[in-house]
Amino acid sequence: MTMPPDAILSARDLRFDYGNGQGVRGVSFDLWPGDVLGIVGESGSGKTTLLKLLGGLLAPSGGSLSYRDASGELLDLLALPEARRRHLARTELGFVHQNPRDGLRLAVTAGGNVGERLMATGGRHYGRIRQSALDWLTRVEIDGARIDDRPTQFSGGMQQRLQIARNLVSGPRLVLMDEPTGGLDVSVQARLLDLLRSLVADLGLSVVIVTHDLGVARLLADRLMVMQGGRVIEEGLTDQVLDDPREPYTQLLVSSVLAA
Ligand SMILES: Nc1ncnc2c1ncn2[C@@H]1O[C@H](COP(=O)(O)OP(=O)(O)OP(=O)(O)O)[C@@H](O)[C@H]1O
Repeated sequence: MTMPPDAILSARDLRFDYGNGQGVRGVSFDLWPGDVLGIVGESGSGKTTLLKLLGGLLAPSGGSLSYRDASGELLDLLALPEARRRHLARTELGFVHQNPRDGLRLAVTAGGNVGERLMATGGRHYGRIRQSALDWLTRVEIDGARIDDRPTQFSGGMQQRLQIARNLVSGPRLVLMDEPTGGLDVSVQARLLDLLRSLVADLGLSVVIVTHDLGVARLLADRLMVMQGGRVIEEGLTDQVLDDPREPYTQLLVSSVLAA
């Protein structure tokens, strides 16, 4: 396992095949503390599959994935015992799904959705958990008076903000996001994007964000990886990739000729 001493996450030759030749065909990268890495590419290029491999939602068929935890220990994520992996997922990692319903418990109140993660990480004091949930609802611009409402009573934008609060309440170091602003109205997207940008900066999060929206990529990501057919074909600083793309495919993507 090779990993630069200051990286938080390192992927080497990560692969996955759905059995039909499609998937991820050897992706390598390093992620640094506070680094926001955007993954862009046309539909079907393997973005979501790669994110699922990083988040442990799919098991890679090859390659390696290393993570440096809060104590500085180097972990081989693909060989981690299941209990340790689940603990890590609850304490240090976050996963924001495109559809908030995939990342929320719909039968549980808003406060419960946020507080649950604190209980899972050892919180026992009901008053303190409820107060933290309230603080986080406010932080993601949800009226505290809605704490006992269920997510199904929320708009799509509110559900997405609730999912973000649920992910961030326990203080993760690495957050994976799959099209977090997808499927929302343009004005709602803009507000969410602003919120995400300030949270990521304030908390110094390391983020891998999949998006087909190059505007989102430009606003949030420091660096971009461009995927095509399961491979990374171009990478670099966001402005450099979007303003001066090297590969013809990226040039088409940027000029919106490809359906991203
Ligand atoms: N469950 C599956 N079974 C078989 N093939 C799949 C499955 N899921 C995805 N694929 C294929 O794997 C490739 C990569 O899909 P993936 O969803 O990762 O792409 P994507 O870049 O995230 O696309 P989109 O932006 O449309 O979500 C595509 O060709 C897709 O058709």
